[in-house]
Amino acid sequence: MAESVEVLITASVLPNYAHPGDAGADLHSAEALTLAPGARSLVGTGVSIALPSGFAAFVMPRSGLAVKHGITIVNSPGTVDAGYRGEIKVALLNTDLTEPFRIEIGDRIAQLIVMPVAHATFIPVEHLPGSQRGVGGFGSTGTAPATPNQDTPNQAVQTGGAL
Ligand SMILES: O=c1ccn([C@H]2C[C@H](O)[C@@H](COP(=O)(O)OP(=O)(O)OP(=O)(O)O)O2)c(=O)[nH]1
Repeated sequence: MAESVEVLITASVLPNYAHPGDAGADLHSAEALTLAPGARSLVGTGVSIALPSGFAAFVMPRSGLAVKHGITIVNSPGTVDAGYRGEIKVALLNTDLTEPFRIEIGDRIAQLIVMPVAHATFIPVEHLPGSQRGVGGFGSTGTAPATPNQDTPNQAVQTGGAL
C-alpha cells in the first residue's frame, strides 16, 4: 500500500477501509430508495472532499453487489476531480431484469479509490515512435490481423495511425 494521503472531508458517515490492505474505502448511501429492474439513479453519499492537487478519486462498484444483485455503476469509474467540493454521488444501475433492489440509508453502495494522477503535456508530432504492440488492440494478441469490415463504424482504428 502506498503512503497515506490526507484528504479533508465533510461526511455524514466517513468512508472506511474494511481491511488494512483494501484499495477502496466504502461509500455509504445518504438516501433510501428502491431501484426497479433496469433502473438507474444518482444516489448521494453525504460525502464531500478536498483532494490535494495531483490526486483524483474514483468511484468504483462493489463486486458483492454486482455479483449478488446485478448492481453496477453506469459511469464506472466515476471521476472525482481535485477541485470538486460538491457531494460525491453514485450513478447506480440495477442490471437485474426482474428483481428490484432496495437501498437503506447507511448501506455501502460503492467504494472510493484515491490515486495520484499526472497531467499530460500533449506534444503534437507527425509520427509516433514505433513499439512492439504497434496499432494492434481490441483482442489482436495471438490472432490474425483483423480484416477491415465496412460495417465497423470505427474502421479508422484498424487502418489509421500506421507507423
Ligand atoms: O461518479 C461520479 C462522477 C463525478 N462526480 C462529481 C465529481 C466530479 O469532479 C464532478 C464532475 O464529474 P465529471 O467530470 O465526470 O462530469 P462531467 O459529465 O464531465 O461534467 P462537468 O461538466 O461537471 O465536469 O462530478 C461524482 O460525484 N460522482
